[in-house]
Amino acid sequence: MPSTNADAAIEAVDLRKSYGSEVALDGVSLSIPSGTVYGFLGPNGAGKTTTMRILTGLSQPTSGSVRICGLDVSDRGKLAPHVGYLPETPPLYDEFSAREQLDYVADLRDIPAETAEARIDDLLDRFGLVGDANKRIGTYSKGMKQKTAFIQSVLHEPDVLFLDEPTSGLDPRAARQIRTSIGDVAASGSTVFLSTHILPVVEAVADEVGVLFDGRVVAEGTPDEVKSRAQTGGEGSLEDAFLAVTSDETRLTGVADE
Ligand SMILES: Nc1ncnc2c1ncn2[C@@H]1O[C@H](COP(=O)(O)OP(=O)(O)OP(=O)(O)O)[C@@H](O)[C@H]1O
Repeated sequence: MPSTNADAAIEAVDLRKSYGSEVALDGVSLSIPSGTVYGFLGPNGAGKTTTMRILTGLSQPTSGSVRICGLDVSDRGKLAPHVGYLPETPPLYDEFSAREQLDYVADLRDIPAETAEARIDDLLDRFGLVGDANKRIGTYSKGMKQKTAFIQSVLHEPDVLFLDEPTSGLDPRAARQIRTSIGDVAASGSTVFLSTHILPVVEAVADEVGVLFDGRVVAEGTPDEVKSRAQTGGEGSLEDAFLAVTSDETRLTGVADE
């Protein structure tokens, strides 16, 4: 039984999730300290989204437990102020402008109007959206929508921010703005849980990496530790390490049991 750490920002113990006979998570335990940027990697179907939905309280595990900032994740009312979530398909209203969308979310989050206005102005400015902030989101490019959704997820300054593929499909400038903002969020002391297939993004921002394969964490540590443990020949990249620990051989030998 994995030990628990009450001080961790994210503490998950032996998460299991089955959909009928399909085992999506097969005993996932995580202990992520506050202030960490944690890169969560895994091939398609490994169980990343399932894990994130459980960690954010949107889905129930079949068994296992989750605490975020020491709070049981099932208490969604208490958890909400502490957590921000940018899902792969962000909830935005096409009929709203970015400003209306962000005002609406600030209101839902009970952020005082003056504070909200200052934060929204600052974030719109940082993401280069001021000139378009009063146009309908339905007319926005993918990058503009993603930046609006990112702002929406950090507006209440959450202690733990979950990001699902935040830079996917973005041009280099927009992707860099998001990457920089992830660093800013971490520098303010918050914890970032970042799921992505874009390994250079993880190498650029992550303090710790976890690799999920077939519903199990098969490698974990700093990017350098994961690279050296994967024994990719010394100078291997994170991509080499990823490929090494998510091969069918891993499934057979059970690297995570070491
Ligand atoms: N609602 C569901 N009903 C049935 N099976 C599901 C459901 N959601 C996920 N699964 C299955 O659980 C497994 C893990 O899926 P999940 O979406 O968590 O993977 P992922 O790592 O996020 O994949 P991707 O990188 O492709 O987004 C897959 O085999 C998937 O088919």
